[in-house]
Amino acid sequence: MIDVEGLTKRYGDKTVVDRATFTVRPGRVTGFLGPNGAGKSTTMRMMLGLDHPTAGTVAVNGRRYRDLAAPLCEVGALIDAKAVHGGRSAYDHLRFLARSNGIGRRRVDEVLETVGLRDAARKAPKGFSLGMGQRLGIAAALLGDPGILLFDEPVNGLDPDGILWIRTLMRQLAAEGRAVFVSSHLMSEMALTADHLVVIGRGRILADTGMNEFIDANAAGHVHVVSPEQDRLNRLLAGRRLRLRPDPEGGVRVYGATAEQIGELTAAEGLRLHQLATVRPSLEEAFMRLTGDSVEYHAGPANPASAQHPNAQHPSAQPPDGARRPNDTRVSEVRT
Ligand SMILES: Nc1ncnc2c1ncn2[C@@H]1O[C@H](COP(=O)(O)OP(=O)(O)OP(=O)(O)O)[C@@H](O)[C@H]1O
Repeated sequence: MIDVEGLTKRYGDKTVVDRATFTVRPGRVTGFLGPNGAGKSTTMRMMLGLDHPTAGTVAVNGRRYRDLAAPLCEVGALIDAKAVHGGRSAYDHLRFLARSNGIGRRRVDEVLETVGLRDAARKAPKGFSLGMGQRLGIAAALLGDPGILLFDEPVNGLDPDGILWIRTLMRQLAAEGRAVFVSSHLMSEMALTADHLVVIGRGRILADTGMNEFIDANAAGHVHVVSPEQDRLNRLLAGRRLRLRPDPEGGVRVYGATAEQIGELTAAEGLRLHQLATVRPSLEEAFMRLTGDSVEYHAGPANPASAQHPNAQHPSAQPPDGARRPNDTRVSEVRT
């Protein structure tokens, strides 16, 4: 378990982490979510004793990181996969780390096997692909069989196979009872991986809550309705003062009524429906809603419409596509 209390980091007059308080608990994946520059890496570096906080404390299993006798056996981390000696072989790199923490040779073989690098063990990381580098970083994190794992943007730049592998590994580590803390600004990936979320924006913790609670609290779901008599349907629903938006896949999105209510209403009017589906809001919509309220952060230029909450006035009815986007959407810092 990691307890972060009032953690603050200032560079000159800029406060990049501002009184962050949260706990990383065992048995679940806690996602650390925030736009670029929000303070995720700085927070994680302070959690690992790599940066000195201006104020606040971090307790790893009740102790400061620097007071841990064998840190690798309590907390493993992937912060910067490129931070390895490029010329030394993957095996030697791990062997060196292991020896400095009193970990035996056999464990080096085990973690190389776990991350799928056994055949590349004698090769130097300077010739590794991005994915292989990430795997080596994860092998180092696992070396001491720690109960706590921190991963900073572990899927950045990976192909779908690599992303799936890391997601599965994180879920497995949490299922084994470990505390897994992972930062990302990839929404759909986080939605699939994390049980719990800590959201940071401009250095401040904006939310510390379960994934489903976060989505429910910050975004509205809708009902997707498709009819062969779409114009008639739209007039009927609009007449009931429901909010409508065109759906990119056809039909309309209806906000403010349940599927049951819409089904009853249309049946009473003898109006045929081809689809009537309740659609839960996405993590992306919830995140945009929350961080959109802060001044400095909003959706990048690729899809400005998705930042708009359905409850806001949106007369042009430009459909947001966030809820159904198959790929990850990055969140970027936009200076205003
Ligand atoms: N050594 C430093 N000196 C001055 N400012 C810094 C330093 N390190 C980080 N910052 C600033 O602190 C802020 C937070 O940076 P940080 O890297 O922690 O954000 P992040 O959420 O991890 O972003 P990203 O998703 O882009 O990695 C940024 O505005 C960054 O420019």
